[in-house]
Amino acid sequence: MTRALLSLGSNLGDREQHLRRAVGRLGPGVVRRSGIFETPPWGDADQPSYLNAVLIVADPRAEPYDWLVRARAAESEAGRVRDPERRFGPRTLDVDVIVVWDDDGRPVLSDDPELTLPHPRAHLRAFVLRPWLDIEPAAELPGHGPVATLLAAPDLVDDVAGLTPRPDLALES
Ligand SMILES: Nc1ncnc2c1ncn2[C@@H]1O[C@H](COP(=O)(O)OP(=O)(O)OP(=O)(O)O)[C@@H](O)[C@H]1O
Ligand SMILES: Nc1nc2c(c(=O)[nH]1)N=C(CO)CN2
Repeated sequence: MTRALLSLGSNLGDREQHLRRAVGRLGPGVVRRSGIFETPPWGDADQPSYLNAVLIVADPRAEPYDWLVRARAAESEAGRVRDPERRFGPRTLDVDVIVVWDDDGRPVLSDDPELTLPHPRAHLRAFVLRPWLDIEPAAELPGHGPVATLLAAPDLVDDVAGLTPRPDLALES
């Protein structure tokens, strides 16, 4: 049994639809979903703004790598094309595996480049931390501490202020 936090992002095409389809694909595994946020592009400024959200997923049969396989399948279904020239460039759908917890609730740690856990850039990303805090106010990012503390740090203050909740949009249809 594993539980995982997945982050969803889209900034090309019908962004809301891409996020919703990804949720639909994960089906009964989705145990909690955040609201949707409009977020300025991070890491590569010259692209449209994103819609971002996070999901808590759980599956008695899923190993940590299964979440990566499912994330990639959702990206492929959304027609994701990788541009090797632009690491943080625009995309129909990005699904990142942020944290995986084992049966006993312990975080899985991995330095495998195929699946690094926790996600190595999660602590820098208000677009991941803010929706996570909304659904788990006591959340802790393994190795980095409470999400509320990370979001209040000077490095992230501007990014947090740049996020706009989109209550007019929803992950469920
Ligand atoms: N925790 C993780 N979640 C998703 N992909 C990961 C993770 N750790 C390593 N990877 C690897 O990263 C590679 C690049 O993934 P991807 O193209 O989605 O990166 P990106 O979205 O551009 O950047 P970022 O991972 O910073 O969001 C994938 O082939 C995947 O195997
Ligand atoms: N706001 C925002 N910026 C990003 C996002 C994302 O999901 N949201 N994903 C990226 C891929 O690594 C790069 N930049």
